[in-house]
Amino acid sequence: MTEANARPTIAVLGAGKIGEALLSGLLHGGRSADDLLFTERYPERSAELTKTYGIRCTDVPTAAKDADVLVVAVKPQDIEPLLDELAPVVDPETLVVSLCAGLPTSLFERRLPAGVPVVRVMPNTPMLVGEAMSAISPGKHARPEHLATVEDMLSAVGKVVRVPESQQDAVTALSGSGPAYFFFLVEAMIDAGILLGIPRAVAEKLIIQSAVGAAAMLVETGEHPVILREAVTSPAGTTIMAIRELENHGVRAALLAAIEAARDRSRELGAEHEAH
Ligand SMILES: NC(=O)C1=CN([C@@H]2O[C@H](COP(=O)(O)OP(=O)(O)OC[C@H]3O[C@@H](n4cnc5c(N)ncnc54)[C@H](O)[C@@H]3O)[C@@H](O)[C@H]2O)C=CC1
Ligand SMILES: O=C(O)[C@@H]1CCC=N1
Repeated sequence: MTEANARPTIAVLGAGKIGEALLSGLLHGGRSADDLLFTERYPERSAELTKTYGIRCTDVPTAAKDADVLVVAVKPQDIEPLLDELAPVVDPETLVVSLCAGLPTSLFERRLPAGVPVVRVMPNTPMLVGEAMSAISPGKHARPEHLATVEDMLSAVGKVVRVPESQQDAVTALSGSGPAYFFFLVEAMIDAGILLGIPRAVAEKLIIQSAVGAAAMLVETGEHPVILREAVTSPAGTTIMAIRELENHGVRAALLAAIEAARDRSRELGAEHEAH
């Protein structure tokens, strides 16, 4: 990173769903395509991304040489071959940012040159529309300026919080996977519309705008969700009949169990790499 170019060159290693969301979000946030790079194992995928965004696809050694920040965005199951490629070429001054669910910073520190700064991030896919929720944690060698660089990068694509790394598996289960739970709920509510005889297009409009409105109320009023729900729930009205069914079917308990299972899976993904 030069004085004149205070913004680091960022290389995304593995441009799948979340890698693309980051590249696209950074472009929308005002970064130049010239300051971004990516690597991708499938040539058709790289060609498509270069065509869409005008960003250069390269190989791992070139990314390691040209970029100030290397963002690892491959599946946790694909990390080992990437670390094998990266270890001989990465400069110990280069900031390595991992978006991988479950993988601890200690894995990168063990496999990459001594002293390399690593920051673990758990983002989510609303990054694609500038509404990501990302949680960041420093590894052993990450200094305040490294966290600031990551915060600056991610605040272009959404909100950022700092958490201790010990909380990252729980964060992964909450906000990393979180959008999927909301999509699941929306999908089920649209099905309910179909059950009640509402045309699909109308049901989609009703439910999606209700989701947008509810999210906006949470953000803009800052009220506790219980207060907002109570305001919808009239005595002997319609909403309380629905709430009774949700409680009867154990929806609250199901969410607690589901999120705990996701947290456990994140832990397992990390443990699978402990032997390496
Ligand atoms: N999808 C999501 O909602 C979120 C995903 N993550 C994490 O982000 C990471 C990526 O997830 P997705 O984007 O969903 O997966 P994905 O499978 O869509 O993307 C991974 C990409 O990496 C490429 N790749 C794999 N090995 C490579 C290598 N050695 N060199 C170059 N390219 C390589 C694959 O071809 C693929 O395009 C995972 O570790 C996941 O845990 C984190 C938060 C949310
Ligand atoms: O399902 C997964 O493993 C990834 C991590 C968080 C969201 N998607």
